[in-house]
Amino acid sequence: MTEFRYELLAQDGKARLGRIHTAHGVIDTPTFMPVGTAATVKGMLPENVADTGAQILLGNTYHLMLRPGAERIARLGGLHKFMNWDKPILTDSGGYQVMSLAKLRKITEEGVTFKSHIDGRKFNLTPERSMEIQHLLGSTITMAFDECTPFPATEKQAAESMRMSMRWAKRSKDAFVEREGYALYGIQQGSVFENLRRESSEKLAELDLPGHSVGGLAVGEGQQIMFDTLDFCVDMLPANKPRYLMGVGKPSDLVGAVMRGIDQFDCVLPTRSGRNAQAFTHRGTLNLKNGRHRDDDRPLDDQCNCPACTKYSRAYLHHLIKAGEILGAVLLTWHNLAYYQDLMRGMREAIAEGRMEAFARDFHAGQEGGDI
Ligand SMILES: CNc1nc2cc(C(N)=O)ccc2[nH]1
Repeated sequence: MTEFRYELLAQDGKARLGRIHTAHGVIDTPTFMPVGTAATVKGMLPENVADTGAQILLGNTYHLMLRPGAERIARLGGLHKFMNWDKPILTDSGGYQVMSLAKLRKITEEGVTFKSHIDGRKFNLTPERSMEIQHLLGSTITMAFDECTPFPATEKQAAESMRMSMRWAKRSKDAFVEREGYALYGIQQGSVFENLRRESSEKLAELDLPGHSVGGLAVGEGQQIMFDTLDFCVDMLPANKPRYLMGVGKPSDLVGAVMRGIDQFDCVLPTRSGRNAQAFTHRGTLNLKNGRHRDDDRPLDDQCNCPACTKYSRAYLHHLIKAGEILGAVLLTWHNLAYYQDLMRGMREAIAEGRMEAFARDFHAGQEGGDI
């Protein structure tokens, strides 16, 4: 069996090239994790997600506990078998989505009670139940049960929220079933307050966990405040363990966060915007709904080798979108995932060669290049 471990392979400024070894395979970092909310990356066959270069997916505890249910997935062999993905899966704890999706939520020290946004059934989510659900799913990387502190928050509100999350982190660790090659990550909170981020990091250090995430960001604070917070909070986490920034982000977020020491990312943007006709390219983003594409026989992105870019024209993609054809959403999702993986691979190569600053400059120049 493989023990869970992080290898730091190279550093360029704060940017890190690394490798995470898990029971389900290796993850080259910095890495982007496509979101597979309801046991599927929407519109994609798992083999095609793997072909884009993705080495790990994110699964959502909240959605899967409501439908089809964690016990049912366990009876059917676990989430990897259920969705035909044999590489690593990181599952979130459910806490964030309960707050953003569920109805009639009630938070106490014990945990959260809520009603399903699907059928109104009542549920209870505690650190212990979240660990049980993620274990039933067979998650490679389990996230501690926490509260994502809303933004903005006063220092007092952020302190109270963070301290509850740190108590829940201890309960999560106590309930987590240790398995070789599997890991529990702690989540740093503290909003934008340096002292609270430090207190959170010190509390997490006592638990000696194999990885950590920076929580409480990408919650409406904007890119500059996110970067300003990362400037001090990432270094508070152990350098010999992976650092995951939750819910991030658009391409320029990824470049800026890698340069501040982040190793793992997840975001619905490439898949959700692909279904909404938005394409990320090396020369900026464009929306295929726009009529200017109707006669354009150029490829979407001449630096991309995904099927959308090598087999079809912008005019065809525009036609599919205007006609509401499923293939339009499939091809743009496929492209956006391929673009995100190309971006991560480019950053890994740049860090390995000590040219991350130049990579970032070229990235921004390309994005503002115009005439896409
Ligand atoms: C999309 N933004 C985002 N921020 C997040 C924060 C957390 C968190 N646990 O603090 C989890 C998921 C998140 N997604």
